[in-house]
Amino acid sequence: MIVVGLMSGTSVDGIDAAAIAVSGTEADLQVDLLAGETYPYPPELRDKILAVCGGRAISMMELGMLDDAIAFQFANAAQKIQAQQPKADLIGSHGQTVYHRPPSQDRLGYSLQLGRGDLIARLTGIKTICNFRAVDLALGGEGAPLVPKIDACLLSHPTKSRAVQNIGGIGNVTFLPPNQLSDWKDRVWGWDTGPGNALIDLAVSHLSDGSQTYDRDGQWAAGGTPDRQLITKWLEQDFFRQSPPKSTGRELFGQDYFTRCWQDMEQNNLKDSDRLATLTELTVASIIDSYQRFLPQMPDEILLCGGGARNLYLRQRLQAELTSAQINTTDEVGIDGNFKEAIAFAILAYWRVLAITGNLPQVTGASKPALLGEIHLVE
Ligand SMILES: Nc1ncnc2c1ncn2[C@@H]1O[C@H](COP(=O)(O)OP(=O)(O)OP(=O)(O)O)[C@@H](O)[C@H]1O
Ligand SMILES: CC(=O)N[C@H]1[C@@H]2OC[C@@H](O2)[C@@H](O)[C@@H]1O[C@H](C)C(=O)O
Repeated sequence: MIVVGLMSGTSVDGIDAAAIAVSGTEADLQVDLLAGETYPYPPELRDKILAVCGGRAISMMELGMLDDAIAFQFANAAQKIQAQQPKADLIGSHGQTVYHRPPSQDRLGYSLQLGRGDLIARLTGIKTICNFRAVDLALGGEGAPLVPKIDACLLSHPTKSRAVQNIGGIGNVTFLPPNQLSDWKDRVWGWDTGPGNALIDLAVSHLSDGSQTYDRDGQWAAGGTPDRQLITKWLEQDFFRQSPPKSTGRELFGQDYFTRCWQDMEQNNLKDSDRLATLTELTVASIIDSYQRFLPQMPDEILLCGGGARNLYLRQRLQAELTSAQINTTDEVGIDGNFKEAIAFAILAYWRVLAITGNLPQVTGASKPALLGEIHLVE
């Protein structure tokens, strides 16, 4: 089956689109990436989405308009990625997260992804699955991360334990024990590790008056020195100490959090490059700290993916602190790390039509595995 996967994450940089040829079910899942592309949002739309993610109040009318504007962009991305490809049988669209509230003791979680699937189906003429997180949330789960079951099918190794570490706006990990162990599937774990690039991007944007949006290859941070005292202080925050299941978003690691970090760094008289090095170190330290706290063992190998995998300074810092693990990227084992999430939502859509469950309850905390996503048919 040919499936298009569409995803826009917490960096809000644009829509990642992947066209895949997929066959098999779970253990025998076969995926071939036919095309992958990122289609940036028009700047005004990106600004609007970031403002809404940052808590700006909008009317119901504006919400409707934003939902449709995002659906149009997603449908466009689906059309473009199919150029010179066989027509897709199915689209899996994650949509754009604009609000994510993890569950707490007294209430269910809630997560809102815009870019309605019925409009994408209508505009493309292709059956579309969307709203993947809703069922898991209704079953008491976090609704995220949903990629771990796909990581387990595509990236486990017979003898090595692996941590698949996505570094997008937010970071998240999937731990895969060696798959030669009979019960390895029950011991797959995953959670959000904390900030990925979100705070680094905010700092670069602030320091460059909006002319740059990210620290290319980590060059700016590489000229600085992290402030370890601040890292220790910041890591005391509840989110880092909380045991999985856990998920997060720009609601926690967004503009307000960034402003507090900035004030701390101002007080310590850090120069610009030191500030970037310190925010980058928070991503590094929060990843390592969460492995040490919550993994059954440190992984033999770490496979990086997401835009942060291209931040060379971040990668060097991770390797320097984690000498026991070999750090590679998912590209080196056959999965393009820029499009892994888009591929994942194509597979989740494929599983939905095959009636295969997509969430891992031990990861999200949902009460049971479930078929994820709403189906929008084209008459
Ligand atoms: N060459 C590079 N050097 C440094 N950072 C980079 C580079 N390329 C991309 N990035 C970072 O990666 C980010 C985009 O990553 P990605 O597309 O994986 O995030 P996302 O999917 O939006 O987030 P999430 O996985 O949290 O949903 C950019 O905002 C930027 O910070
Ligand atoms: C609510 C939401 O959109 N969460 C994203 C985000 O981006 C990374 C991390 O936070 C992860 O939990 C999730 O995405 C991936 C694709 C997932 O569900 O596995």
